[in-house]
Amino acid sequence: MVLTTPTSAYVALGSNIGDREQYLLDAIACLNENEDVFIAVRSSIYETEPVGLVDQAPFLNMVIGVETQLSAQELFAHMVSIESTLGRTRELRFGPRTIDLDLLLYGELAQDNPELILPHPRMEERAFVLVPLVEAMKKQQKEQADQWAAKLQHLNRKEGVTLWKKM
Ligand SMILES: Nc1ncnc2c1ncn2[C@@H]1O[C@H](COP(=O)(O)OP(=O)(O)OP(=O)(O)O)[C@@H](O)[C@H]1O
Ligand SMILES: Nc1nc2c(c(=O)[nH]1)N=C(CO)CN2
Repeated sequence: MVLTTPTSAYVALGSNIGDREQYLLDAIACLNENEDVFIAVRSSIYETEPVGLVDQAPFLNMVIGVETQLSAQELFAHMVSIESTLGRTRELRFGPRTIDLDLLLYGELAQDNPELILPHPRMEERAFVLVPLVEAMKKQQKEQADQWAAKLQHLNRKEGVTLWKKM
């Protein structure tokens, strides 16, 4: 058996249809079902105004940190299969969804394969991603927290992101 050092990765979760909190919790439980994925940290849950396509219901968003032996591609494939298990359909880009899972960061990996771009190409513009990401990293006392907090400051648009449930 070959044991490799696990990689720290961060996943953003969002839901704006049905029992939004339950979708987030179910997605985390499904991620954890893979024996090569360990949930290291979870942010609080935030209620957020829709961005992009604004005429839709408010989202619940959160970020989790995982430690994983899976490759980035394998982790992403696991996430896509969880989205379809939980009834995610793709009628509308940026539109309503039961669950959306985005891979934000996978260690230090940077790649521009359109199927899986890392770091996530739109994360720096999204307070609904950066607020929970910084919270999760601070909980882990990760040095990277400052770097992402600075981007959030730069964004200067935290309104529309309110604490919904402290975790
Ligand atoms: N880091 C990433 N995380 C998630 N999807 C990614 C990533 N990089 C590229 N993609 C690709 O982005 C495409 C669109 O993803 P999705 O359907 O989730 O879009 P969306 O949620 O409507 O918008 P957004 O991608 O801005 O969150 C997918 O085909 C996916 O393969
Ligand atoms: N507040 C909020 N807005 C969004 C979200 C989301 O998760 N939260 N996801 C989108 C598509 O990725 C588009 N807009």
